[in-house]
Amino acid sequence: MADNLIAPSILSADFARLGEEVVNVLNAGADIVHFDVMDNHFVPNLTIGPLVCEALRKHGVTAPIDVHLMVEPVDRIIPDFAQAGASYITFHPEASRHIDRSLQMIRDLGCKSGLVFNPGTPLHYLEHVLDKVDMILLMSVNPGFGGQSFIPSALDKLRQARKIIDDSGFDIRLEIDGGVNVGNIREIKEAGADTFVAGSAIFGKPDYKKVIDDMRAELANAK
Ligand SMILES: O=C(CO)[C@@H](O)[C@H](O)COP(=O)(O)O
Ligand SMILES: [Fe+2]
Repeated sequence: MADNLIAPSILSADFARLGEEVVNVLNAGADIVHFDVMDNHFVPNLTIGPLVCEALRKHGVTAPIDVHLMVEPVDRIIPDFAQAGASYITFHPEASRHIDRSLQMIRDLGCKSGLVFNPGTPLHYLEHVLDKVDMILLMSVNPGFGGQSFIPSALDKLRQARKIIDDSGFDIRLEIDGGVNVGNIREIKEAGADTFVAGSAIFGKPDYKKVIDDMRAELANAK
């Protein structure tokens, strides 16, 4: 399986000092930047858009930016994020009328593509598009807010998604998002995840490096 990636969700960062926060968390050992985009329509919250992604690039951020779109529709905003420097662009299948077209659009624009599954959304959306997916993102909370508790049924879903990926032979990352912390990251890894989003668990503590180091120690002990 691919290397473990730790992806702090900047939703829990101090937005008044966002550039500094992103630099600090990367210097603390994070691998990629998880960028939550909410439209107050697909989810009941409103966050940040392509201008902020572009501003992070102008600020000197070179790490991959993992854009999690919680907007509907998705096709209109995908090119703007590609232009703004996104590395991954993932979206929820319910938010696109034509998921094959949206996935292809993301790749055609030079980004890595992904589908996101809410806790109640079945994995069957993957059936005919696995060859167009670089990332499967499983939500372990209902989307819209940071700081929620991990929903345990996500572990079984991770095992199912891991099997789908391994059986497919494609190179697809398996990301988990919601309620991830030092105390549960090991069993999440053991269920099949290789990319770990954590917002409040990292930005809610004063020492980002300690949290990330503790997470890596737990991952190293996973079976
Ligand atoms: O996409 C989302 C929420 O919709 C997430 O990326 C959260 O921002 C994760 O935050 P924590 O649960 O880790 O605090
Ligand atoms: Fe997210």
